Amino acid sequence: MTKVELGADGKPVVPGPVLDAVRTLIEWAGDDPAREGLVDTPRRVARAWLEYCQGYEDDPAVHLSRTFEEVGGYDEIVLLRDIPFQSHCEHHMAPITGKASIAYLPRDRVVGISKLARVLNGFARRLQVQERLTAEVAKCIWDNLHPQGVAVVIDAQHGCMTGRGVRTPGVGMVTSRLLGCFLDDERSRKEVLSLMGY
Ligand SMILES: Nc1nc2c(ncn2[C@@H]2O[C@H](COP(=O)(O)OP(=O)(O)OP(=O)(O)O)[C@@H](O)[C@H]2O)c(=O)[nH]1
Ligand SMILES: [Zn+2]
Repeated sequence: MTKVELGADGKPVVPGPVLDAVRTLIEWAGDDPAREGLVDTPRRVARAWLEYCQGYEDDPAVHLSRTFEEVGGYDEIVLLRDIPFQSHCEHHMAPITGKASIAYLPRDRVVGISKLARVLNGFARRLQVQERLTAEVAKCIWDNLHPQGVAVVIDAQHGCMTGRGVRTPGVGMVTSRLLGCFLDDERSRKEVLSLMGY
């Protein structure tokens, strides 16, 4: 993403061509971008998209750089369950909303638990497909924590399937990526999926 300049109000300055693009879209959709209720909308939309896509500014691996080794001999699964998240699909730029469960089996160190949700957000706040989001979160934890296993399961609804197109509200898409012992060892896999509630 291009470097964002902040204005006197502390909010991002939106370049003219970006405002024009949103105005064009409003007009093309059938409304009048000059009417009172819509006149500030292009600026709001552009700033909203900066937030939705904040992940491009983030290197999620950085969140895993601080680890703790003193965990009283704890060597079982660590799981952060049902983390709510929002992303946007790269096909329609429509919202993807859902929950993710992220687990790992530590080898010799653990990470602050909030960092797993930060890694998820770093990848979710981009234009995504759910399969890639699932795989990227798992790989980031695997590459940076070097654990014995990683399991990521995402259950999400796609706005492009609920508000348009096939229009099937309530349908969840479930994706998973299992690495290390959760892939190779059936007992470990069953244990982690059962802790996640699957
Ligand atoms: N596998 C996968 N598909 C996705 C994801 N997000 C959206 N899609 C799908 O991307 C596909 C794009 O298909 P296209 O035929 O190119 O687009 P479209 O004409 O708008 O398709 P419809 O949604 O069926 O109306 C659709 O089937 C979407 O449901 C995702 O995260 N993973
Ligand atoms: Zn879509």
